[in-house]
Amino acid sequence: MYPIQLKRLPGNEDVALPRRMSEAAAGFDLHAAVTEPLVLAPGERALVPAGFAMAMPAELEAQIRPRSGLAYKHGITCLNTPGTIDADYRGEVKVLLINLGQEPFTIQRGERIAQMVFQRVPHVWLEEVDALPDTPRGEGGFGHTGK
Ligand SMILES: O=c1ccn([C@H]2C[C@H](O)[C@@H](COP(=O)(O)OP(=O)(O)OP(=O)(O)O)O2)c(=O)[nH]1
Ligand SMILES: [Mg+2]
Repeated sequence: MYPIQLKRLPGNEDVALPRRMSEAAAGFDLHAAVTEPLVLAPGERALVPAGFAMAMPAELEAQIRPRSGLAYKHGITCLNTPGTIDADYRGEVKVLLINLGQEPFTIQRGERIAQMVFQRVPHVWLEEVDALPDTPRGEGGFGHTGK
């Protein structure tokens, strides 16, 4: 169990904070904090504010992922999916949406535009070496096992 602190940013009292739409949902839906409806033309992208900032334990990250319904029905997805929210980021959480559909799509204030999933990030460190341990695969990759 990890505590996550959310801070609603000024002027967004009417925009819901992230919330799960079912008890065991992996993602917390994010709501658009646009001040007026935002029209995304086909092929257009926009950085959409979510109206809050947050703090989480250093061993976590949050991933911003598309909602499948918006992707399926309207071609709306996250350009940088999964977006990465670093544990030490204190700015407003934003969602980089792109319209891959063929029709303009209007994002209304308060609409659910993406979802946020928390993950544990293993504590690692990188070290430079002269030789790597051998493996049966070796340098094989990019389909070397066949179709
Ligand atoms: O979908 C996203 C992706 C990122 N961020 C915020 C939180 C994250 O901690 C910060 C930096 O993101 P990232 O490391 O992906 O971008 P960068 O281009 O490497 O920027 P920076 O140099 O600030 O790390 O931007 C968002 O609000 N939404
Ligand atoms: Mg970065």
